[in-house]
Amino acid sequence: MTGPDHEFAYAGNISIRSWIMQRCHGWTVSDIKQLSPAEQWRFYTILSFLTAGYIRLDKDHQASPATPGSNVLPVELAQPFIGIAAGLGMPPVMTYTAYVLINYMLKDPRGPLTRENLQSIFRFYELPDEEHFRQVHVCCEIAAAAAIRAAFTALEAARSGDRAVVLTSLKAMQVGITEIMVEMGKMRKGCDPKVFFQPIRIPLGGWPERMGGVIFKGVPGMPEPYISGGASGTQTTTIPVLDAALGIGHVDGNAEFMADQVAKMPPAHRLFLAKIISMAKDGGNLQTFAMSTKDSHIINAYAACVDAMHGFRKAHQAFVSTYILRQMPSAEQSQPAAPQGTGDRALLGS
Ligand code: HEM
Repeated sequence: MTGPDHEFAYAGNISIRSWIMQRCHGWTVSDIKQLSPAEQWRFYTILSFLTAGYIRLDKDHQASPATPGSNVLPVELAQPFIGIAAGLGMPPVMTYTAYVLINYMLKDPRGPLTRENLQSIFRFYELPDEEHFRQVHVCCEIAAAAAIRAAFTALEAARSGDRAVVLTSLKAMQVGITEIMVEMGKMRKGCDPKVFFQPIRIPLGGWPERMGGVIFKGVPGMPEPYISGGASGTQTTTIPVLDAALGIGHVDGNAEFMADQVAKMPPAHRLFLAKIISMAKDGGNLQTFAMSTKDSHIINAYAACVDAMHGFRKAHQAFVSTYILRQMPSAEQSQPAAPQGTGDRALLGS
């Protein structure tokens, strides 16, 4: 693992262990509480990378072979990770939050929030593909901001019956959703599917059951092993917020998986999503409102948003095929139960 504001370079499990021992051994939960919130999130990100690297990668940055005992996190990593994660209300595993949402900085702090001015803070590899993969996600999040703002305004306007504002907000939502898709479409320009499949996605996979989960040494009360999927786009709040506002539901059978993904969002994002869901229930979602108006302009603007969301999902499904399913050894491709996403769910059902 490397990062511009870190003096150490990842050189295998041994150096990680000694690095963390020097700095974190003996840290207690009350030491962690002395940190400012920003420092706590930074520390959470560092530990997310260190623990994922420790368990999932060998010294050559390749997937670690699953040897007996290779899923045990030493106390020097386990205790601070559990302490910081619990304090922040986050799970002790690599999340989209740590990998994407809080893992970028501006090259020029006074410059704009644009791709050219973005740089990751931490990364597993010195691979431009990894940098590009993460930046495309960050740019999707940036693009989503306008759609989210418009969704909130539209829901408020629907509640007060302000048709004109609902109409302009729906149009803004559609532009925003299309923008997310445009950003996502840039993935192929800098992230080779082969490189994504191996090695980029390896340390993102968390502590899944099929790899025996992970044992947090020296942390009483933790399940042994602790099982959890890792970082996944399902942990973005943006798409679920837009779904909720538009009244787009999920297929049956996804509820448990989705609840787990929501638990991996930052607490403030969870609260915001819950607020949007409750606004959409109380005042009616935008579908209910659009239909109730019988106004063709509003209904068409609503339908354009749903089409844009459908377009996003179609384009996204093509990425899942190109970057995961087609990269699997052919024997695995023919086994429907085998392909898994980094969020630890069978892919063919997604
Ligand atoms: C190489 C590109 C990508 C691949 C291979 C990929 C892979 C996946 C996979 C396998 C899932 C299923 C859940 C899991 O098990 O993890 C998923 C879900 C999801 N991903 Fe991606 N993803 C990619 C890019 C993106 C981007 C750029 C976004 C934009 C924010 C995104 C947003 C989502 C969302 C919102 C879900 C939840 C499913 C849904 O709401 O339709 N993904 N992704």
